Amino acid sequence: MSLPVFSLPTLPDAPPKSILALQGLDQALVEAEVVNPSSRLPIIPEGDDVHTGLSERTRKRLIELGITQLFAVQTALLPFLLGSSTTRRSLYEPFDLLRDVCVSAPTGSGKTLAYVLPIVEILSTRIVTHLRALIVLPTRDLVMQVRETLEAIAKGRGLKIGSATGQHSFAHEQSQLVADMSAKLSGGSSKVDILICTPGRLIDHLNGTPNFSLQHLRFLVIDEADRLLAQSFQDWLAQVLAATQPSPRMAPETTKTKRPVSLCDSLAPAFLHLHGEVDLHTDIDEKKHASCQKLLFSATLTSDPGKLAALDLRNPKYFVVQGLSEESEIDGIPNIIAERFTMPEALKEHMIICEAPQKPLMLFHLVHNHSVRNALVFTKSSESASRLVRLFEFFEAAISSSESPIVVRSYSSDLPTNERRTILEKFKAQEVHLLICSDLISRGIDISHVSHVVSYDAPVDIRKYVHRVGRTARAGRTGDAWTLVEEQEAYYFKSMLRSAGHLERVQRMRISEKDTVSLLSAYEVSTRNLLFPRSANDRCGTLSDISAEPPGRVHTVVFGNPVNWSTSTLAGFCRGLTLIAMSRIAFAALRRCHYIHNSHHNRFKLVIDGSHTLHHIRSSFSRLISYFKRRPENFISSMTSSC
Ligand SMILES: Nc1ncnc2c1ncn2[C@@H]1O[C@H](COP(=O)(O)OP(=O)(O)OP(=O)(O)O)[C@@H](O)[C@H]1O
Repeated sequence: MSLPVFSLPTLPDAPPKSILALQGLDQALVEAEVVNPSSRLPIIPEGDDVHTGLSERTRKRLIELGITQLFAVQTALLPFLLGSSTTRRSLYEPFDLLRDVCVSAPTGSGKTLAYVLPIVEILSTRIVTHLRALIVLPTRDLVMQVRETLEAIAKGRGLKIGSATGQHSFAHEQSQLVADMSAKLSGGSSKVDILICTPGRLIDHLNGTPNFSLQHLRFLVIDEADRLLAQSFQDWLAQVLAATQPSPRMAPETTKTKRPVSLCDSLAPAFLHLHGEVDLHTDIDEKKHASCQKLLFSATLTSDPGKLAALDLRNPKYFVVQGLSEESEIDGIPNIIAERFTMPEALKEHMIICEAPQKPLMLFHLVHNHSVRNALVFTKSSESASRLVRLFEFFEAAISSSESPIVVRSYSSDLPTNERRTILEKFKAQEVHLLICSDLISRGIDISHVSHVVSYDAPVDIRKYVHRVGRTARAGRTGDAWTLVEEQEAYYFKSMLRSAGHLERVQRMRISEKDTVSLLSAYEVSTRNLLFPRSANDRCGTLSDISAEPPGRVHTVVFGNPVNWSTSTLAGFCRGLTLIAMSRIAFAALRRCHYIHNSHHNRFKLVIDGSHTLHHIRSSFSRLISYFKRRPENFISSMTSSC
């Protein structure tokens, strides 16, 4: 009798990527409602409108403001938040739990109105003023912008709007937000119905302003949610969420001593039980919940379950505005889960790959040969923004152009708020043509006429890229985004775009030497002026000029992108350091580089950009040393390096 034969064990097939990607994710995210970006709903000025849920008054106001149709995100969100059922529109809903909402929609797609309209519509029915809507934003500038939108929509509705950003003194803000700070009022005492604020100042008021209470909140809006969730300042989110929920530690001392709560002290329904005497218990009592509905918005909403868990979302509903084409799902994984973000449809994206020293020239080329105006130019820091502005001003002064000069200003957190506001006003009035800025305004800022965005320093993560380029092509307009990518960054930048499924949309533009030749001499003059603004006798030349200099002089050749030279590099330059940093392409560049002759110090200096690997630096060093050994007349000095 033969033995039974069993088939060999086999490994089960690995689950497909799409199944693996969904593991551990919130089911609500997987079941997100996908909204087509081209869907629109007309606003009917008169009569009933069952589709949008907006009252006639609000619709008329929208039409006065020139808004005649709702954008995609609004067409999805307004019916959901306003709906026809009265529970959705009530100010308190302690029994029927309201669903929280998360929205991912492209930049400039109208997310602000998507939450401003329901807030105004629902809160307009209120009789007593309580703090019922809290809108948290990451920067002061955004707070001011959202306040303007809210004021425009809520005009004539009697709603009181406040903001807290730290721009005014704490005492002043307290007096604007709270009516009575003298006695302890368990229900709080608010002068405003809606508060727009930054998280830091919000925490200051929660901890330091008597009678500032979040118990009556009907809406908690977190705009630019992914950015704010990444901000752990004083654990702000946990503190805010705790303040919206009743907890035994909020019960006043008076409950223990049986002193009745003052009648004028109006408590939110979910907080009544903390004050035994005013809560009448019956056998059919249902547990009361806080009525606060959380609304989260971003163009780059996170799908990270850990971060979302911190929000303690109540039966959340996700809305994702993205195209329905096959592009919307790669490898069968929905875009939001793969963190592939939808871009505005009318945005054209380009990249220019160049050597670091060429970047200023490329920017001048874009401005002078591609008519880049009304542009935001992003740099990696405020320091490089202000240096680039100076270089630009020298360049504009040096270039003999028939056109009127281009006005450039820097915009960064270094400037006081009032100055920032003035600069922004001038930019909006097109008195300033180019705003060179740090990432301070890369998120949320809405300036309709921005037609170009230039990332002078390439962004290091895809979220930053999405928000920067999203400052143009807003509200259905067209726009162009340019990214200047240094050669050594190109691989990383392209892989970043590739993994976001976005590389094909970014076109590479090649710029040859002859494209920029007409700008070279003005560029050299501007570079020299940036380094030696006080010396009138400075001059620029090429390396071959050095050998024509009499021997015995100390020569240093300047090479690199002067905008990126740190203050210490420049200080070293003035002290006479010979070689400050190296580039992996130093030797190749040396043949083409321009040196700067400082007649005051009578020196030439060689300054080469850092940020390269030690291996490259060493190999460049040895090539340079052997070069100078062969041509000692070209370089007579000790070599000093910061590496
Ligand atoms: N229904 C509409 N009709 C016409 N314009 C609109 C409409 N909704 C919004 N807008 C305009 O579109 C512009 C962009 O809106 P908004 O600032 O809300 O975009 P966003 O989605 O919040 O962008 P970001 O993600 O960059 O913050 C604003 O100028 C706004 O006034």
